[in-house]
Amino acid sequence: MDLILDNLTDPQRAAVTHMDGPMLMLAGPGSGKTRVVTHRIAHLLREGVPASQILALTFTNKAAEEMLARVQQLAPGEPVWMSTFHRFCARMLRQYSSLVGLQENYSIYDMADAKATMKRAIEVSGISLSHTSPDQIANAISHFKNQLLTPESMEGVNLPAGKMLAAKVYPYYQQLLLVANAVDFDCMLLHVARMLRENPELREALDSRFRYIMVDEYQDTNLAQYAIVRSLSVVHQNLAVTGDPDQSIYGWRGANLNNILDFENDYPQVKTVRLEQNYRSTPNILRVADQLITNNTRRKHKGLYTHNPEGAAVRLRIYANGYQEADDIADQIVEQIQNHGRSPKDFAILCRMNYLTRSLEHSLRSRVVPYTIVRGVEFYQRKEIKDLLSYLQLINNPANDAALSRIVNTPARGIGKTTMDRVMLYAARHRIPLFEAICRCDEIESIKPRTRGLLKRFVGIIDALSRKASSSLEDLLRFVLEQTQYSDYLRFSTVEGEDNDALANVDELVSAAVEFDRQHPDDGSLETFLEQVALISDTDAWEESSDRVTLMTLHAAKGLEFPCVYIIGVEDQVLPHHRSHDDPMQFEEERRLLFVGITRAEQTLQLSMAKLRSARGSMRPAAASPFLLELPREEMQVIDAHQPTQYGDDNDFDVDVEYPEAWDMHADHDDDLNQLPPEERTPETTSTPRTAPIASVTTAAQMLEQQMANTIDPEIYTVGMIVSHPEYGSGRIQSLSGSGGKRTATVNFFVDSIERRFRLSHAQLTIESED
Ligand SMILES: Nc1ncnc2c1ncn2[C@@H]1O[C@H](COP(=O)(O)OP(=O)(O)OP(=O)(O)O)[C@@H](O)[C@H]1O
Ligand SMILES: [Mg+2]
Repeated sequence: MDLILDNLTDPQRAAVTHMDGPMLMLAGPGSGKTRVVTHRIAHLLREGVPASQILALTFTNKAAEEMLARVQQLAPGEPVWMSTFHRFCARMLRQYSSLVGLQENYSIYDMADAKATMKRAIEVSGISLSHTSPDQIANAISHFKNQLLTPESMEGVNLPAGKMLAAKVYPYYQQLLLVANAVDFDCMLLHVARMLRENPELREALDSRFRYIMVDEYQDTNLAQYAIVRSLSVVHQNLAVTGDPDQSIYGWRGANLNNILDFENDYPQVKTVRLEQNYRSTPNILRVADQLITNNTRRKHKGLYTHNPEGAAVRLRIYANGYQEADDIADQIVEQIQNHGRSPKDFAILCRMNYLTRSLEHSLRSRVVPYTIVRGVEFYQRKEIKDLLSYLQLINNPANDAALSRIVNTPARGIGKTTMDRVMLYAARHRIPLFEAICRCDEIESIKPRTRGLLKRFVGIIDALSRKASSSLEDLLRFVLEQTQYSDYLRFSTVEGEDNDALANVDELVSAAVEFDRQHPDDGSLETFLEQVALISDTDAWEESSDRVTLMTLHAAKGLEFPCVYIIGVEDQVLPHHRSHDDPMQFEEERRLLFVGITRAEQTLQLSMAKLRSARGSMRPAAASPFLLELPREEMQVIDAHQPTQYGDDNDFDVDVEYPEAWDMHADHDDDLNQLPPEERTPETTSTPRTAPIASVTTAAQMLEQQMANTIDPEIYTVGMIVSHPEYGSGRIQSLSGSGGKRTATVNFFVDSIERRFRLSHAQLTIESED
């Protein structure tokens, strides 16, 4: 048995065994692109290509780790260099830092650091913010960088007014980064791309070193990434890229779809491989995905078929509110685990934005279902974690101004804003980092002698910490905690009982340090740890091995697959995101995002929306996502799920809703519905009376009214009666309990012989026969 070449389709095998020359693998989700890349690396190794000549670039560190492990299984030996673009660039910059004016111990600024630096740059540049905002300027500068434009290359270029201001701030921002010996995410790519362009010998050497390059998820590369890959494949054009234009979801970060669409023009010798067989999903799921994505205009059609069994219909559920959505999904998961042999890890709950998972956390927790929220980045953004990391940053790179500004007076040391303004002025005048300015505080006349004493004491602390820099990470972190008395600071600065999480988070950081030491017994340096933390992505926090339900954003789910997928909050303004409405390109990207979500599912898929969603502390009406109207509803199971969960009638959905004043027929979603073509507004006739097509979404008020009118008097039901339910079909009433609004029936359904309980005043049960 040949592990590398068996179990591949012919086109997959052709791609795996392709050795020299450019190759483009253009194929839909679940067709084995990532698998082919892995097998191809193993094949190259087996054919005698040294591991050191192979470079594989992936989109997340997690993907890189997984592929590496798989290659090791297929072809054990020296590991191949597999990493994300950013991590690759981070290493290149460490090695060749001087070529771009950095020192080896440079820091990587995260979004918060970059934002603080941008604020300073705007101040220094003296521009007026009356027609723009710091965020707009930051976005424009990010765009310049992704287009490989440097401040120098922009001199004298005519720009539209909106970009003009950003172009004025750009050189100041870059100067501040340089003085701080730091880069932001965009800079990393820009520096490496420029370094390769401006140093032909280095470019040639690296081109020969990385003779075989592979890029997975190529559809999400931006111009800078494209330039890097091209520069490394001039002489040795053994560049293999894989991608799916329909899964391009990083346009907002400058990803350029043309990179994949133009690959064939860039490399005329290219071998193009198309994979059309999907191994992941049921035909049901694929049809829903395909019908959705055909609504995008900027795309090439791709055929995708599967030999997988048909499976269950894709469900579309409309819930009364987000709590009901959360409870019902949690109940479904419990039911599947208890009665159908599923494990928690088989389930993923995906959403457009993180806040949507809050009620789900609650519902899962109350049912004791283990879950994990994949939110790697967020952890490192918490105040206490950022503070502690800032100490580590400063130890590693004393020029790191963002870190210094954060902790110079945290915990409080009497170094106030006025003092720091004076330090900043001095630093700017001399073009030196803030720490150096503080060390030279005797020269800053405007600072009083007493305050100079406080500043010197701070320098003393940092010096003491720096002397420990080469200890294990755990020891260093514990030393920081001890020297700064940070835990006491947290204890005293939080209101009792309000945020005990902070101390637990500190413990979690210590655990991360212990784990890092364990994983890097020989090569663990502070620098490596900081780099790892800076470049973490949400997906990296996901542990495949742990048996938990996964909650994550659609973006983070890219490349992954799960037997059962729930996509929640498929509502207008959420997915598509409200900011994408006026821009057709962004709107199509939102559709691709839903496409990515749908195609993560292997066996079952449920899309859901809630008619009421709690946002910023109040309940608001939500409307169906326009994408739901594009799905093949005739072959989906559409359920208006305004009913109790199957477990226990005390699981009440009767939340106290504060109806907004304008709550009436003119609520937002109603307007939306009126804009639909008439045929979309006509309810479809289906076999089950209460099954509502999505286009008939009504206001909650209307819905409640309907419910009152349609519900059969709960007292009519009797034991033994055959009833029908839109989802479970027919069943027999086993027992009845309670009275009035709380009257509950236990029904045994014929389809699976499972008993389910319903509160009759809400239930969607119709009477089939009375015996
Ligand atoms: N020839 C094959 N035989 C058996 N299983 C396969 C085969 N090809 C792919 N698979 C399986 O199908 C699933 C999808 O493959 P993979 O993740 O490589 O697809 P992909 O094209 O990279 O998808 P995406 O576009 O979502 O990243 C995986 O579980 C993979 O192991
Ligand atoms: Mg893949």
